[in-house]
Amino acid sequence: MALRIAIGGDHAGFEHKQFILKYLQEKNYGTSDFGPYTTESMDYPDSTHPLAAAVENKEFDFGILICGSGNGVCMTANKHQGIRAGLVWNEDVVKLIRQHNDANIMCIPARFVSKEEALAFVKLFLSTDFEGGRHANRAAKIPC
Ligand SMILES: O=C(CO)[C@H](O)[C@H](O)[C@H](O)COP(=O)(O)O
Repeated sequence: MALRIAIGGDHAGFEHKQFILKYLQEKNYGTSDFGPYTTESMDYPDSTHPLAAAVENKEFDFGILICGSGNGVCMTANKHQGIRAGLVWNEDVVKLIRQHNDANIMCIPARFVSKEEALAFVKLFLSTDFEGGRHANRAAKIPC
């Protein structure tokens, strides 16, 4: 069964989101777009909380969030107990948030990476497995 991917962010990430969403749809992933749907200025928690709740409830396998620096959406998503959201800026970090942190949401800084770089991050994120072992104990201790 195809992975189910939730995608969202804010106005700063809109163009990147559309670019990534087109790829995911072409590859027949199960996708849901949590917005925004235009470049009009909006508040990232308004899309991020519903997306994070849906990932937490297992309606989706993974989430992708995109704002200007990646930090606003990341801080918001990580308020949800079942979410491990990681901010990424290069491919090594993308691999590590899956291998070591079992991240279920990746946060992309649209104002600091190109659309092409962001898409490469998405491909890597979706194809990298959690290593488990010592990292499983650590990940289990994150919720407070
Ligand atoms: O929340 C953020 C910073 O941590 C995001 O990068 C936002 O996209 C950014 O703050 C939006 O800024 P704008 O000046 O309102 O476009």
